Amino acid sequence: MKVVEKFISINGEGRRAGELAVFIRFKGCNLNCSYCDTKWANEPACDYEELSPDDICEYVSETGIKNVTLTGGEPLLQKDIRSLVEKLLNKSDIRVEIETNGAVDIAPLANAFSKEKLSLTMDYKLPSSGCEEKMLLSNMEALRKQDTVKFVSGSVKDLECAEKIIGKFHLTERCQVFISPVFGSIEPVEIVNFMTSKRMNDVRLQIQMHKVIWDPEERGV
Ligand SMILES: C[S@@+](CC[C@H](N)C(=O)[O-])C[C@H]1O[C@@H](n2cnc3c(N)ncnc32)[C@H](O)[C@@H]1O
Ligand SMILES: Nc1nc2[nH]cc(C(=O)O)c2c(=O)[nH]1
Ligand code: SF4
Ligand SMILES: [Mg+2]
Repeated sequence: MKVVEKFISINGEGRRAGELAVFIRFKGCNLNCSYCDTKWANEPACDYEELSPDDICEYVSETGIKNVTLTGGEPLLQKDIRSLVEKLLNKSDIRVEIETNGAVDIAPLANAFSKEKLSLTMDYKLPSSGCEEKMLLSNMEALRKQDTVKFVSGSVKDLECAEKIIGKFHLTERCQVFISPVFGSIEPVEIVNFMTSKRMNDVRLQIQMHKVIWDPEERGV
């Protein structure tokens, strides 16, 4: 598996935001979002370590951290991802979260690992990302209670689109729903005002905590 960085931090996003987590970031992506904060990991020339699922499990065990976040790049493009998840979940105290872009089929993983110990955080890419047409809508049917759909929004047009999608797929009844600003592009208060005006119950605003704690450009945090 092509790993571009691995580190311990607090999770700055997702259901376990604020908790310690160990991060494994994989190389390469099938999308090219306008705002992507990890474009460097998607460059063909980006350096990486070739690690097997066993190597990654050993690293995770050595850290003593219980939450594992698999991200990228697009982690679901790694051909051994299922084997890695299986090996991690075999460890009794490990919880795995996968950040995925909404353009890769999540059903094989969601169906194989129904236990609460695997949660998927799936983006729905909004118009300002430039990638909305790549969204695989069949993924909406595969979501489970422990999963999250995240709308990274950079404009009011994005927010309007998010609201439509949340309603169309009844997302607040299926899973967790988060709205997060494209960092630095929209004031969080605009999102709050939009949520208030539309009475968006059961939707949560989330700001990437690691970009507030550290320099937003810093890697490995
Ligand atoms: C870098 S991506 C990697 C995982 C996967 N490719 C995806 O897009 O979900 C991890 C998360 O960071 C979010 N993200 C990337 N750039 C961002 C930015 N500039 N502001 C806010 N969130 C951003 C993505 O939308 C995604 O939810
Ligand atoms: N601290 C921290 N938390 C994160 N949660 C999701 C991340 C990601 O890049 O997917 C991330 C990240 O890059 N850093
Ligand atoms: S899908 Fe994720 S990694 Fe790929 S370009 Fe978009 S934000 Fe970046
Ligand atoms: Mg990140």
